[in-house]
Amino acid sequence: MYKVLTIAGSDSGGGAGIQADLKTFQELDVFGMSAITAVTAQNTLGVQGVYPMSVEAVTQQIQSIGTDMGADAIKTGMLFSAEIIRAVAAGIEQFGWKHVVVDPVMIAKGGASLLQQEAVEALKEELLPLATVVTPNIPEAEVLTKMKIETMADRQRAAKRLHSMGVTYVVIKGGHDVLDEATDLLYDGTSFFYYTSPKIATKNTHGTGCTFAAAIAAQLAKGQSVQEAVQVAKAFIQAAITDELQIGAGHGPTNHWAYQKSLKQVLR
Ligand SMILES: Nc1ncnc2c1ncn2[C@@H]1O[C@H](COP(=O)(O)OP(=O)(O)OP(=O)(O)O)[C@@H](O)[C@H]1O
Ligand SMILES: Cc1ncc(CO)c(N)n1
Repeated sequence: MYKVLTIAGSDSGGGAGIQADLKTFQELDVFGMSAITAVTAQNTLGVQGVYPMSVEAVTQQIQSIGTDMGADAIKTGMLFSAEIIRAVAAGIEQFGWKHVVVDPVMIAKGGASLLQQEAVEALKEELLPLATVVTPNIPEAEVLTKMKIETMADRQRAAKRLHSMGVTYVVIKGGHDVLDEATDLLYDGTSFFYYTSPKIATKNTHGTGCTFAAAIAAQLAKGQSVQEAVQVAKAFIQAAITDELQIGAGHGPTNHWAYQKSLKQVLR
């Protein structure tokens, strides 16, 4: 049984954060574990409250997993503060964890901050050098690289800059493109790979980034290459957005069952 640990925030609404990660792990047949960095009161309308955990609580959760169960891959999401980032980086180093997917969560879709501004440097200096894959959306890539990203050439330059910060693979996600296609760009230090799908016109995209990064971590745990893992993650999120659930009055969650359902339909 392959095991994956998510280190992220809890989303009471169940569509993003820890909840999205564990649902994705379950659907991709890996054993999910969690270390919670913050509890958010959140629904499809926005974030009503953010309650960070103490550094001790985060460290202890990581110790509990590392000293007994182990992990074949790690996914990080909302980390909130520089001190939590340092505790997470220390845990990853202590246990020598490989296959580390860092989703550099900064701002929720409604605009609420999930990472303190002064924590950006800690993320770059302490965590990115330990990352196998980093998965920023375009606004996050802009903050990390301090450059404006408008064209695909800008995105390639940003990917190179992120790679030079010590990350092995960079994926810049294209969900924020104002285009009829969503293209995710992967850079491995030498070549660029493009993962393109039709853009779905829907407001139900809460947690797409978490789900996508969790799927990459699950596939890496099973031994897939990063290229293969991103391909599965892209198919997983495309199915989850397409096969819409209608939950809540605002930006609803995606459908974590949809990918498995689509595979079963193909087999039938
Ligand atoms: N409307 C859409 N149609 C198709 N694919 C989408 C759409 N929106 C996002 N995606 C895909 O979902 C994944 C996540 O991308 P996105 O840029 O939305 O991440 P994000 O902004 O970090 O998400 P969030 O902050 O809500 O968790 C990518 O693979 C992207 O291509
Ligand atoms: C807890 C949490 N993590 C990440 C995101 C980004 O989607 C969110 N909205 N909430």
